[in-house]
Amino acid sequence: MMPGGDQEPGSYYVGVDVGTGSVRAALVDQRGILLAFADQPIKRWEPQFNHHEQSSEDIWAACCVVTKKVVQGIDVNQIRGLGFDATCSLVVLDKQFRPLPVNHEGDSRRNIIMWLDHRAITQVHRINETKHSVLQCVGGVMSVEMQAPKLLWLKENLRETCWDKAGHFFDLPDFLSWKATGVTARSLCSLVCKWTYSAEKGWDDSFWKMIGLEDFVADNYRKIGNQVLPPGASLGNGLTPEAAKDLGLPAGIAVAAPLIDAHAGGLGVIGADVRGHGLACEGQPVTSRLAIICGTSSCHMGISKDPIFVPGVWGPYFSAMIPGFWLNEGGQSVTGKLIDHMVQGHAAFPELKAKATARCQSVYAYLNSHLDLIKKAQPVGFLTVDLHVWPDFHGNRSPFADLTLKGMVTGLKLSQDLDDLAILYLATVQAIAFGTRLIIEAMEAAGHSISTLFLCGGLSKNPLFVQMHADITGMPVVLSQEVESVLVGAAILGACASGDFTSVQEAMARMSKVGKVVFPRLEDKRYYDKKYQVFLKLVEHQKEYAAIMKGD
Ligand SMILES: Nc1ncnc2c1ncn2[C@@H]1O[C@H](COP(=O)(O)OP(=O)(O)O)[C@@H](O)[C@H]1O
Ligand SMILES: O=C(CO)[C@H](O)[C@H](O)COP(=O)(O)O
Repeated sequence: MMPGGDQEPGSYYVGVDVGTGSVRAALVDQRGILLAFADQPIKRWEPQFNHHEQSSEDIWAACCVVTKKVVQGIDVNQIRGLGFDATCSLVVLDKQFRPLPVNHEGDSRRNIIMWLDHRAITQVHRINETKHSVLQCVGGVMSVEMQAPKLLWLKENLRETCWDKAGHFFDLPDFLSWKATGVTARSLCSLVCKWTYSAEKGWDDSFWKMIGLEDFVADNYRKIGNQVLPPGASLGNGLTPEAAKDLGLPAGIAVAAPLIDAHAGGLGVIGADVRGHGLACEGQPVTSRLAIICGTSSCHMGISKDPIFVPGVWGPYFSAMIPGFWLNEGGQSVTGKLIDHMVQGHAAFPELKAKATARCQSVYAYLNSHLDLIKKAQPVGFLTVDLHVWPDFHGNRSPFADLTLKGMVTGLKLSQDLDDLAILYLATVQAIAFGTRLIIEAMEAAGHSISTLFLCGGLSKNPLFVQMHADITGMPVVLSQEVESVLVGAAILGACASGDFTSVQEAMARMSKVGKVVFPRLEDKRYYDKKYQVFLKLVEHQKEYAAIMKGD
C-alpha cells in the first residue's frame, strides 16, 4: 500500500454520520468518491418543552442498518477503515455500560440528552456566574447546549435514578467509537469543544470543583474520560468481533477516534483544491475559508494559526478539527429546524404539501419554483422588502450567546395563501443568512480574515439557501462534488486510522473536491445592506422590549 492514497484501486472507507434526525452511512473510495449511501431516521422524544431525548441503542441499531446497506455487494476485505461522527449529545450508561434514564419517567430507552435540549438553563446560568477561566475558551459564555450544565442538571434532578448509578458519560461520537472498539478513550474534539478539556493543559480541577461536580476530580475523570486521542487516530485493536457482526464488516479493521458532526463536515470541505475556480482563497492560507455545516443547526467553522478570542463564538479550540490549527465555532442553534417550523406551521402548508407531492417534489423545491413564478421581473430576494425575520427561535448561539433571545417577524398580513407562505419561507432563509453575516463580522473584528464560504449539510441542497448566503454575505459559496460532505469527513477519519494517509491534511486534500461555486449577485448588495440594517434593529428592539417589561 503506497502512502498518500496512491494505493491500488479498491481501498474503501466507511463513514457513519449521526445527525439530529437521521443516521447516514457511505462507502467512500480513496479519491473521496461516494460509492454507496444509506440513511435511516432515528427516534426522538420531547417529553416536555426544551427536553429532547434519544436512545443510544436505537442509534446504534440504525448505524448497523445503514452500514450493512452500503457494503452490500462489495468484497468487505477491501474496507480499510471506519470513521464516525455524531451530534454532540450526552449519552449516559451505568457501570456495566447499560443505558440509564435521563428523565423523570425512568424510561431507560431514553438515555441521551440531545445537544439542543435546554433543560439546564439555571445550571448554565450558575456556571457562567463563576466567571471561571475555562469560559474564555467558549467565547466567554458557556452554552446550555454543552455538557457541564447537563451533567449538573442530572446530579441535581435525577440523583438516585441516574447520577449515582452512572458509570460512563459519553459524547455521542465517543459512545459510537466505544461501541465499535470497546475503547473508552475520548476524542480530543468532543472533550475540548463541549467538556472544557484543554488540548494543552488537560482537565481543570478547579472548574469542576467550583460548579459542584467535584465527583469527577475525585475519580480522576474516569467517568468522563481520562484517555484522550486526536481525531483520526486508530483505536485499540480496531473493530471488535461483536461490533463487526452488528455492522456487517470484518473484525479488526481500523476505527478512528471520531469527530462531532459539524467538525466532520469541516474536514470534508475545507481542504479542497480550489485551483481554477476564480476564488479569492486560491493561493491563500486555508484560514481564509469558513466551513458552514447547515443541518438542523448551522455551525460556522473558522481556523487560525494562533488562538483568536471572539466574544460569543466558541473556541479557540486547539487541534479540535484540523491538527495544529485553532478552531473558532460560531453557530445558529436552529436553521433547518426553523425553516421546517415556519413552513409546517403555516395555514397553507397542507396545500403546499399536496401540490409538491403531485409534482413529486420536495416542499422546498416547490416553494423555490413558486417564488420564481411570483417574483416577476425583480430578483427573488426583493419579495421581502416589507417582511423581516429575526431567527433566534431557540435562543442565540453566536455572536450574542444569549439563550433568552426569541424569534421575531415583522410585516405580517391577513393573507394565508401559498404566496404568503413562500415569502415567509424566503424571509426566514434570508434571516439565517443575515445571522451568518453577523457571525462573520464578529469573527473578522476579532482577527479572522475570511474570503470564501464552504457549505455542506442538508440545507446546502437548497439552491435558494445557498444563493442567499452568497448574496447576503457578499462571498462566493463553494459546494463540494459530493453533496454528503459530512460523510466524506467521517470517511477521511477512517482513511487516516487505516494508515493509508500520513496526515489528516493529506487525506483532506485528496478526498475533498470542489463541485460548484455560487457567486454573489453584487448588483443586489444595496438592497441586502438595507435589510441587514433592519435585521440589526430587530434585535436591538427586542432587547428594548425586554428592558421595558423588566422595569417598574
Ligand atoms: N433536498 C433538500 N432541500 C431543501 N432542504 C433540505 C433538503 N434536505 C434537507 N433539507 C433541510 O436540511 C435540514 C436537515 O439537514 P440534515 O443535514 O439532514 O440535518 P441533521 O444532520 O441535523 O440531521 C432539514 O431541516 C431541511 O430543512
Ligand atoms: O453543536 C453542534 C456542533 O458543535 C451541532 O449544532 C450539533 O452537533 C447538531 O448538529 P446538526 O445540526 O448537524 O444535527
